[in-house]
Amino acid sequence: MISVSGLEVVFGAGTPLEKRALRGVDLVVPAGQFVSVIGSNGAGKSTLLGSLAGDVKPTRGTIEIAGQDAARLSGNGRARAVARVFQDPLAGSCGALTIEENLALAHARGKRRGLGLAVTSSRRELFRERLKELGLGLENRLEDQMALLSGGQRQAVSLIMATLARADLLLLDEHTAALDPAMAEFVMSLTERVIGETGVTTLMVTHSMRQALDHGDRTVMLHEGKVVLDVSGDERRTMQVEDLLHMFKRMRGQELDDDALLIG
Ligand SMILES: Nc1ncnc2c1ncn2[C@@H]1O[C@H](COP(=O)(O)OP(=O)(O)OP(=O)(O)O)[C@@H](O)[C@H]1O
Repeated sequence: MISVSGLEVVFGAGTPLEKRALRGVDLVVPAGQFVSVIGSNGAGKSTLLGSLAGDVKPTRGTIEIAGQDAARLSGNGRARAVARVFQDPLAGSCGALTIEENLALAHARGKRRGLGLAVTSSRRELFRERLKELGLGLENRLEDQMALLSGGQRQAVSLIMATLARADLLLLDEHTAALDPAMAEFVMSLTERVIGETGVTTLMVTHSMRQALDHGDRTVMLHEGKVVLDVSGDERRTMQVEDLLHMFKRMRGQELDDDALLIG
């Protein structure tokens, strides 16, 4: 379970550029739930993910990940607990290393040093198996440099990397936004598959309301650093993109002027 309570993040506190990015976010995500997170530009989505990943220090509030106070987790502990796939396909892996070296690093994430990059034959077999499931032929390219892969192939490998070592929380940060539509669809179906297989608790940020409703169990909308909408179950199943827009307007008493939200 993930529990976020009274989370506030203020950037540049006390300066003329002070920005209250999160203004008291409360969110409890039961183990295994897949939550899509939506919101207009600057709503605080990346700040929320950054706080969960440990990149952003909360100003106030608490975060618990699988029963542990996130503030007390060591760097290794946090790396073990939280896996992340970024929007930029180049961000989640190292282009200069081979595919199998990247997978070995991911496999060793959060473990003590020493086991790191060694690619034993049993590990190579595991990597080959996981890559084969992608259906992209990458199981025959273990020794190719990661930099040789296309953005979509790289994002698919990033997803495998994120789920090789068992994490308590998977963060997907607009991970299909930089891909062409066909590859985005492929990576999204792969996402569904790995989440289904591992049962990992997942938060997926997306700019697409369609994607937010079509995938996962629950949709949360952020606006100006607060949760303004939280739907699941039958209410969500029967919900259309237009309903989301309507609810957003009703709750905030204002028009949603971010066309990007309608994409997809
Ligand atoms: N490191 C930072 N320093 C100062 N302000 C920041 C920092 N990071 C984010 N902000 C500000 O905090 C607010 C929330 O930003 P955040 O990136 O979390 O929004 P977002 O919902 O992810 O937006 P987008 O969809 O545009 O990526 C914005 O006003 C942003 O400019």
